[in-house]
Amino acid sequence: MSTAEAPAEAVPDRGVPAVQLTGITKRFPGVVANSDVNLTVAAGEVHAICGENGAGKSTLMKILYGMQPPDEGTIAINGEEVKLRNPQDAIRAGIGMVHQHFMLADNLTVGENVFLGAEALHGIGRAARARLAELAERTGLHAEPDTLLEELGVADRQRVEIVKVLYRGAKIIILDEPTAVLVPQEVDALFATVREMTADGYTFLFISHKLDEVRAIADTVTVIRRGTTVGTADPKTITSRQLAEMMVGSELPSPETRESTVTDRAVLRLTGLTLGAEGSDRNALDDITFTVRAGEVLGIAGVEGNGQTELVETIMGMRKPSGGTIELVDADGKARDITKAGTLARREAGIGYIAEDRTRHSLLLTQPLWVNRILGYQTREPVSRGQLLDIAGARADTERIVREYDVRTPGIDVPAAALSGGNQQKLIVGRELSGNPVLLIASHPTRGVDVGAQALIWENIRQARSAGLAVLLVSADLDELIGLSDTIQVMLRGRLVSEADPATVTPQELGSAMTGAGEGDEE
Ligand SMILES: Nc1ncnc2c1ncn2[C@@H]1O[C@H](COP(=O)(O)OP(=O)(O)OP(=O)(O)O)[C@@H](O)[C@H]1O
Repeated sequence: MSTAEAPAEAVPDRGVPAVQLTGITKRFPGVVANSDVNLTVAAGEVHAICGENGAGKSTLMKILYGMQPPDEGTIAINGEEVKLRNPQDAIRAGIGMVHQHFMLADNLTVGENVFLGAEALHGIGRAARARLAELAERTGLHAEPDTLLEELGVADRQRVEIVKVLYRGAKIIILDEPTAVLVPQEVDALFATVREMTADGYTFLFISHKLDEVRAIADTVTVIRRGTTVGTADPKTITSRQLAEMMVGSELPSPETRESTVTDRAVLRLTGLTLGAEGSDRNALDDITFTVRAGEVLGIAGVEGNGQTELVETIMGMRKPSGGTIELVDADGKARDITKAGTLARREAGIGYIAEDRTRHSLLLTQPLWVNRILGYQTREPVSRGQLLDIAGARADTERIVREYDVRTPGIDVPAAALSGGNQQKLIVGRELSGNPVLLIASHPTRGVDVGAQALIWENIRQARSAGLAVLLVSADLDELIGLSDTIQVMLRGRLVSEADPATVTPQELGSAMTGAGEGDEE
């Protein structure tokens, strides 16, 4: 792609900021989410926004994308003040947002996802397809317009999201934690696309908790702390540590050195676990055998969609395996077959569960925090006594979690929906590590969590592990997998295909194993 091919309308006047936010304030009951925020984004740059969980990044981006009106302040796009009452207004002003959870329909084709709702631009016929082809090339999307979305991998779905906003004329693109689901090689490809596009005059706002990535891709980084912008830095000269300290406003503790606490006492034993997949002759899980021991973190690496979700949900009793067994082994070495037990029974047997999709499986969003503390624990102390719920106990224990896990909230009576994503996660991790579980099934335990809270969660998992907890860790964050695990198993197409030693493996090597690079392809 060359600059000459870029549509003329993409080239902005580089002297005028693409985005200028002035004095933006947004209040929620009990919280000032944004307080007098000023932000200037130059045309054609990648501008990263960093900040702790709950700092106010998402709120600011929702304001810029017309999803929430500010209480005070002004927004100017390319030098002109605009009122953004809804996303349609924002799209008209040339702003696009690529959400962390893709807003695409799996059962539609690539073309339908892109064209529907934007028929007025190029129809749905030849002109539309021609524009789609142009944008697919620009973003490196190798999929035909008639390909069903569900056939695409994560990186290609993300490209479809980007194509979709470009198709609608976006020249200022908000990327909300775009790398959370990508392997290193895919991150490199995304960054290459972003760089090419900035050369063509596109502007990016990049939200990320991964500070090394911010330093790799951004031209400027603005830090938000407790709702307000505290400074702008040059990512090429600032270190990740300095950036993190700017976010937190104080010095960070140094990471602990690791030492193995693995025992030879089995806690979870899977033998030949197999799960059929609907509408496919390939199993979703195929002959999975492993043991997790007390004091051990077993990490599962894999590109999303290779069976990790099914593995976790089968262990938790949410899916029925077609073969094999799941056993929990108690401290005396007595194995209990839980293959057919219900989810609550498994939890009562001492399994803590941090689910992949926190809003679907871990929280009741409309309910207050203390009610969420009870979820999954309704039969156990300190939230129940005998047959009765212990409201006072639940409230007191929620206060404890809020304190110990640094959940930023105005109180335990606000609904879970009012917490930022990272703070919701801290609440869940706190709950699932309560009550001395024997086994923790942790699916992406720090997804969307800031570096400070991530360090806190890792430390809590490490401590529990040292005290004998067995942990099955599924994560797309390779630094997390390498940093926390004692052993890593790589999952590909529903099978465990190789093992890696976290002490020596690099993220790049793990990325290759996860994508099956270098292996004979059986398909
Ligand atoms: N709809 C809402 N109702 C009440 N409070 C809200 C709402 N949305 C956000 N908040 C509060 O505003 C503050 C900023 O939240 P925001 O989601 O913008 O943070 P963030 O920086 O994006 O955090 P994270 O990194 O965890 O996603 C938080 O204290 C949050 O609890």
